[in-house]
Amino acid sequence: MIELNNVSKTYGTGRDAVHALKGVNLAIPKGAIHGVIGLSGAGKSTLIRCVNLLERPTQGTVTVDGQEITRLSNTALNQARHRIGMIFQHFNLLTTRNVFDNVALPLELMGQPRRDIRDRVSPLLEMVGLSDKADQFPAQLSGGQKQRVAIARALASNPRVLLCDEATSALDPQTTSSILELLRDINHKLGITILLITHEMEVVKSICHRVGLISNGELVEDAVVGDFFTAPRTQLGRDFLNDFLQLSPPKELLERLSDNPDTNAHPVVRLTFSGDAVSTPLISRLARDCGVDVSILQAKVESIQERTLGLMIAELLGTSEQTQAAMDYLADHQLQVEVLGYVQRND
Ligand SMILES: Nc1ncnc2c1ncn2[C@@H]1O[C@H](COP(=O)(O)OP(=O)(O)OP(=O)(O)O)[C@@H](O)[C@H]1O
Repeated sequence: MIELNNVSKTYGTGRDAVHALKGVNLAIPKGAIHGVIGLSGAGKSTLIRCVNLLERPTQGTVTVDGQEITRLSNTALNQARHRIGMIFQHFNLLTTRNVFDNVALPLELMGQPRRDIRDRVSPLLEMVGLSDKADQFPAQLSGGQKQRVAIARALASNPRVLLCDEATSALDPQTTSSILELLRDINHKLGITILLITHEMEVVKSICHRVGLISNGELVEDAVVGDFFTAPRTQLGRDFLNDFLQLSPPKELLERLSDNPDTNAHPVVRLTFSGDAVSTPLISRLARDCGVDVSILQAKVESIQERTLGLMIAELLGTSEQTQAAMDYLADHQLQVEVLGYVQRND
C-alpha cells in the first residue's frame, strides 16, 4: 500500500546540506499499522512527509495505493492526496470554524454539494464520538477532542492511508490510550493502512503490527513488533527498549561498576529472554550446572502482542571461569546477555 524505494532527502546544499533521509526502503502492506520510531532529529517527520510529498524526496520513489506519486503532475498529486489523510501533533484545526465546519473543509475544497457534505460529516462525528460537539469551536475542546476532530477531518475524503505525525505526543497517557483505541478501530473497521511516527515505545506496543527504527536518516531496523521488543538488532533498539522498560542498574551500583574484568570482580549482566526461556528455571540451573550464584538486582516480565518478554539485571557470583561458563550457558539457551560492567568482590 505504501512503498518507499531508495528515498533520500537533503535539505539545503553544499556545506549547509542536511541529509535527513538516506536511501530508505520501506514496504507497508494494505491494512497494516506501521510505526516508525527514532530519536529527535532522526528523520521521522521528513519520512512521513515524503509519503504525501509535503516534502519532495531528493532521490527515490514513493508509491501509495499502486500509484507512484513522485511522478505525478501537481493536479494529479492533489487528487492522490485525497486518498492520504494526515493528522498532526498539534491538531492543525481552524480556530474560526466550528467542529462540523472543520471536518467539512476537505469536502468543500473538493467542491462537494452541501447536502452530501452533511451526509458525510455527521457519521464521521459519530464515529469519533463527537456528535454533540458539532457546533463548538476548537478553543472549547480538550486536546483529545481536538485530535478526534482532526481524525474525522482526515477521514472525510475517504482515504486509503492515514499518516499520523506524533499524533499523541501532546496528550496525557489516558487520552493517548483513547486516541490509539480509536485509530485501531478505524484500521479494523475501514481497513485503512496507518503509518505513524512516534518517539514513544508505548504507542508502538499498543497498536503497531510492525515498527521501523530510524537513526541519522537511515532505517536501521524494520521488524514485527514482537521481534523488535524481544530481540532488537541494534544498540539503539536496545536503548529504546531499556528506556521503555525502565530497567537499568540502581544508581549506587552504576557508580561502582568498572570495565575491568579482573579476577576479583563479578560481572553484572542484563538478561533478556523470551519464548520458552521465560518459563525455564534457568537461575537454579546456573547454580547447579555452573556453580554460579545469581543475585537478582531487578527483574520484569512484559506481555507484548502475545509474546512474553523477561528482563533481569543480575550479579553473577563465582570464579571468572564459572561466570563465563554461566554466560555461555545463557547464550546457548537463547538469552541475550549484555555485560554492563564489573563490581569488585566485597570479601
Ligand atoms: N526544512 C528543513 N530545513 C533544513 N533542515 C531540516 C528541515 N526539516 C528538518 N531538517 C533537519 O533534518 C533532520 C531530520 O529532521 P526531522 O524533523 O525529520 O526529524 P524528527 O525525527 O522528526 O525529529 P523530531 O522528533 O525532533 O521532530 C534534522 O537534522 C533537522 O534539523
